[in-house]
Amino acid sequence: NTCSYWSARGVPYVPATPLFDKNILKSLLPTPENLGKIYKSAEGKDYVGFFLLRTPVLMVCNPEIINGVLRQDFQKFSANRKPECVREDDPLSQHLLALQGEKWKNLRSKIIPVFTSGKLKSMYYLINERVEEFLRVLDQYEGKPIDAEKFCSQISISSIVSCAFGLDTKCMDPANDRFLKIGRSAFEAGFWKMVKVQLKMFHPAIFNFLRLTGYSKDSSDFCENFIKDVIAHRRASGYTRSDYVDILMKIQKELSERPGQDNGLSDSLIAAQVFSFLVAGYETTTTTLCCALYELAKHPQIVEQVRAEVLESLGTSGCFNYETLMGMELLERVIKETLRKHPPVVFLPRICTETTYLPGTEVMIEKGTQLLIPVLNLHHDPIYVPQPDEFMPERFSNQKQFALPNVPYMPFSDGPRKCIGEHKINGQTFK
Ligand code: HEM
Repeated sequence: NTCSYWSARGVPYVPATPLFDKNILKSLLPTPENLGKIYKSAEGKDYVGFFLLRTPVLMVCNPEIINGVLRQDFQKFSANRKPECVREDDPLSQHLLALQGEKWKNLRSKIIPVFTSGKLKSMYYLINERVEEFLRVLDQYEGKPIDAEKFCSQISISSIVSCAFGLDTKCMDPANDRFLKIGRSAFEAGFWKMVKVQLKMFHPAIFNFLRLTGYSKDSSDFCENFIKDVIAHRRASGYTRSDYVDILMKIQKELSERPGQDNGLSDSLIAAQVFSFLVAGYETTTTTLCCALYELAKHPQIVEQVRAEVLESLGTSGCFNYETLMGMELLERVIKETLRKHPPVVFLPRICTETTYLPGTEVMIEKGTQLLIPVLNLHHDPIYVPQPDEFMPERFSNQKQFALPNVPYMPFSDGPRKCIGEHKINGQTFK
């Protein structure tokens, strides 16, 4: 019974919107506006129940309980979406973001070597090439206004695609580039895209009933076939390049040589993983770059300091490389504060995978219950972050140690399911 679901469990809650209320459609999805109101209504409580239409959801607000859900009791909350979300008939749904349970664990352990700092270092030149091209084009705009969002999205897709399978997307000449067009339509954010993603996550029955798909068949077929062609070409020609396809093919070979391995990594699974890196990396990177530029534009004194740091780093080594990049502390703080103020992933969904207590509490959570961790709201809560609406990179200076364990800072999530591309993004965005 929706009315008594949370009260019967002794959980404070926001009542469901009545069915004939004019706001019923607004209660369908966890928009930032909805989440803001719900988080506010919790006012210092550890958790609060609410409803998306009629689906009960538990928002967890206390950092220690969040730590329990994401790390200590991870096994009981390891899923990020319901099983109905993954349709076996869609080959590209077999990627890490969409898998659960043993399948997820197995695959994650196979592909984690793709993202070690050593691999990133060897891949760094691919990002560098794209950025050099980007800077050449930028020079032509001297003194003229530029569309920063468009530029950030072009540089993101072009460097991710280059790291993924070595394609030069000619990012500055989008009219000629089929991949960029299809890629953009597949990965572009927007109102309907957001509605579809959230419908799939929170109301898979409605999503499946309406026969919606996450990506148009055209774009997922195009990406899958394209990546499979790249694999076949590399296998036939022996051509290598330190990109994701290369690294995954090496892992595929190693796995196939180990006795007693399960199915290893098929070409379809490689294609799905590369696709997921594009999906997971494109929009998040674009948003971060864009928001960083926006904040810098509003804070000219920080721009001067960052510029001085960049020039100093260039002075000693003469050029950018992975090491000089990693040494730029102020730039790192600017990105961290951007991700604090504007986290591209505003909440983390979790599904309880076995009936259990909410960590550290006496609240019993049934298997299948939807949980939500409100990243954006926590990052803006003055209890944890003084002057949350101010852009203050110095929060992250070593002396201030903002990222203490009890401060809920989690743009990349936390625990065994945290973003696999976190190191990659540090290398890419700082540059
Ligand atoms: C600023 C950029 C990025 C941000 C803020 C970000 C954030 C996140 C977050 C919050 C998650 C969800 C983790 C969870 O459910 O607990 C995630 C998952 C993931 N991210 Fe990222 N991400 C970024 C860039 C990237 C890039 C560049 C890649 C790959 C090249 C990537 C690959 C992935 C993958 C594969 C997952 C799924 C992990 C799993 O379920 O095991 N991300 N990311």
